[in-house]
Amino acid sequence: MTRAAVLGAGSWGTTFAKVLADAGCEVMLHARRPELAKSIAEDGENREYLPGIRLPASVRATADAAEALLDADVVVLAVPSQSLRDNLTGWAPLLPADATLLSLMKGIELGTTKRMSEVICEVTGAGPDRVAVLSGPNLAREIAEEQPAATVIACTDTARAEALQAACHTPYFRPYTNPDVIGCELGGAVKNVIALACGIAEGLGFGDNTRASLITRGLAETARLGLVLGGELTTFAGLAGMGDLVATCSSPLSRNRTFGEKLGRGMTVAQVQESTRQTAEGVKSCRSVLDLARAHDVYVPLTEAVVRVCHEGEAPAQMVKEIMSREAKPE
Ligand SMILES: NC(=O)C1=CN([C@@H]2O[C@H](COP(=O)(O)OP(=O)(O)OC[C@H]3O[C@@H](n4cnc5c(N)ncnc54)[C@H](O)[C@@H]3O)[C@@H](O)[C@H]2O)C=CC1
Ligand SMILES: O=C(CO)COP(=O)(O)O
Repeated sequence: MTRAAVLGAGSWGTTFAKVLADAGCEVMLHARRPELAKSIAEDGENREYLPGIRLPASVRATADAAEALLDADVVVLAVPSQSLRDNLTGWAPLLPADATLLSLMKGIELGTTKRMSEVICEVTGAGPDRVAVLSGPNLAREIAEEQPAATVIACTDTARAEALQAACHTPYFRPYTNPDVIGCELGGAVKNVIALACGIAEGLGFGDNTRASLITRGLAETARLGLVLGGELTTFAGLAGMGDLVATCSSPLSRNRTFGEKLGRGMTVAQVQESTRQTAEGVKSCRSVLDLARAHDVYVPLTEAVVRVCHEGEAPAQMVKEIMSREAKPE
């Protein structure tokens, strides 16, 4: 039986712990706060992040990282992207030597512009073949309710990807393998930025044409950057590209889209941040995605626009004017 440690007991970490358990794994879920670990262990539910969802008995919870990681075959990382390096530095000495390290995170590190798998390799010293990424149209609440969805597991080592695929395949969760780690991570990080733009449009009162235009041009922007970085075009047309982009940009469950919608309705970034404790990765990653694009001379006008609204005080209505009045060009 596969033994998995899930580090991060937020909405996605907790949901994925349930998926692994439903697929037959023995799971240790690690929460930072002892009181949260205790309440998950006692109630069989994460009332803070996933209220109303019963967790299988094979999910156990602890605030002790050493206990969570003991004899783990698979270590799942599910903390906010910008906190990964610090968290992982503490966990690295406790990692079992050959465990597969699986990232659920969708962000690019500020300052270094590194993808999460790159941060994992750097901090742990693991080779890239030991590190995998899971990404796709996977809004946590829907998966926790066992609504059918597909996803992608990307790893350069096919045998590890297939082992992970078997470890999380359930009647409601269908993983596909893909060797393109770069494309999957880029797709996941950039779609959060585009979802912010879609939310802003929604908040300004715009409808389906606007959203479809942003999704389509957002995908063009993602693929332009992803190809330069070494991703595959087919990945951007797949679940971790278009699939995730469509789900996140369309769903009121998305924290990034909701964040953007509040901005579009007139709230400031600080006000929106105060109104939620959940992670909207795109707010930070829009800057690192832009830095990455500039370093590779790639044109990313929607990301630029989101950075202006989130970090330079531009009004959402002005952002729309600027996007629409750019020089006309072929598609
Ligand atoms: N929620 C979703 O539907 C999905 C989320 N993801 C990705 O999974 C990653 C984790 O997201 P969620 O579980 O949704 O986030 P969340 O905001 O629900 O939970 C984050 C968890 O990380 C912990 N944490 C550890 N160190 C932290 C720090 N320094 N600052 C703040 N929190 C810290 C928190 O205590 C909390 O348990 C993100 O990269 C997100 O983009 C990916 C797919 C679906
Ligand atoms: O990544 C997600 C769905 O695939 C979740 O999106 P949000 O972080 O915007 O909620």
